[in-house]
Amino acid sequence: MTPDTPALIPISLLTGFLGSGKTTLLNYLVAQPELKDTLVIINEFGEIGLDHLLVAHSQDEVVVEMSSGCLCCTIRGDLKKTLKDITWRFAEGGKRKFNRVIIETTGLASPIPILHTLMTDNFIASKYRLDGVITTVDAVNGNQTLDNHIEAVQQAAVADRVLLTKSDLADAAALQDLQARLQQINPGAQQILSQQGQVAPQQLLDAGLFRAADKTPDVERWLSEEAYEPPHTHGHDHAHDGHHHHHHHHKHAHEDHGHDINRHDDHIRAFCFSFDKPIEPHLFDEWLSLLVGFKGQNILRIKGIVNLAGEDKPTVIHGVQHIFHPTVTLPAWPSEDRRTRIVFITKDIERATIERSFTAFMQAQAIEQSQEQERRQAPGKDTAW
Ligand SMILES: Nc1nc2c(ncn2[C@@H]2O[C@H](COP(=O)(O)OP(=O)(O)OP(=O)(O)O)[C@@H](O)[C@H]2O)c(=O)[nH]1
Repeated sequence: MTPDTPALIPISLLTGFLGSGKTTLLNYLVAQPELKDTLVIINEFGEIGLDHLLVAHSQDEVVVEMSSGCLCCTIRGDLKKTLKDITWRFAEGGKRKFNRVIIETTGLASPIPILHTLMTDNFIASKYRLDGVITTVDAVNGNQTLDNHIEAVQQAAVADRVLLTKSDLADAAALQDLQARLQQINPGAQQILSQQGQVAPQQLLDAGLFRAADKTPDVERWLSEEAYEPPHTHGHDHAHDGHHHHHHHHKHAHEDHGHDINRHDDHIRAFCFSFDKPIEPHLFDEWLSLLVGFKGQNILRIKGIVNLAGEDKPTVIHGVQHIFHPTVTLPAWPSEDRRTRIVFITKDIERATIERSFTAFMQAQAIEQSQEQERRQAPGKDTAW
């Protein structure tokens, strides 16, 4: 079984700044029939866990709170222990009583250390898989929070779904601006408006590679490639379809914030690459290790489907900073399109930088291949060396 096998228990990570509406959302969600077998883990910061009391009222037996710690190592140790304990604490007659987990993180911290733990811990990987990251953004205060807190920008950048809360209180124009801004930070994340936490659970869940219903991978939806700045390499005409919901707001947003040159998210870039030819596995590994080794801190997220030479199945990669989820090989290509496609969200790295490094490696591949061909055509020459 690959670590990302669909039989594993899906975990959704719920993050969002202080007061952005996470508890309100959870209170709504736990009352929905779709979530009756969901266990909610709350990582509460501060001495009084008012939040978990609120949730516990709706679903007494399915709530666990992680008592201690906001420091990232405490969280990671606690989280691992909690995810271990619940498999027997919430079992009856040897049968697990939940089939999905939502983890609410404290609003102050970056969710990245927790994501790393979820992606790489061996025990966790043997029982769970990361379904997706849900980030709540306050429709009223979101702009200001993004201005003042890099953590809020990170939360938005790692999201698979962005839930704009308190949309009942927000001014329409300000909300449009905020949506455009979030779209720039993270084009692939679907944005959902909500009031008092109300949202159809299926809009938030199953944001990962696998659909829950038939447990098949849904690469197109997971990658959301078409939402990104289109790849301008290799002559592929990327016709844009209806996914560009907020594109027309970009200009407007830039004008509005043009005076404020020090916004955290001005350092963020989101783009997509594609490459037509199969890539030699060792070169791909080397390229990725180098990139991540030098630039890991500034790579907020990488997702991709890769056509490796000699493999008839696609390989899926998924990383946050320098940490990668174990590679997954899919049973088949999802469509006729067999290009390698990788989406990036970066901080202080321009697309051109990554493009250059990739091009250099691909040139190395072309040279290797032509040498190989020469050797085949004239084996005598080779042995002369
Ligand atoms: N009007 C309105 N108020 C909301 C909405 N969502 C949340 N609130 C209110 O906003 C406040 C903060 O919401 P919470 O759900 O506690 O936010 P949180 O993210 O859990 O906050 P922390 O636990 O402090 O990080 C509460 O007073 C909520 O009632 C909404 O959609 N509309």
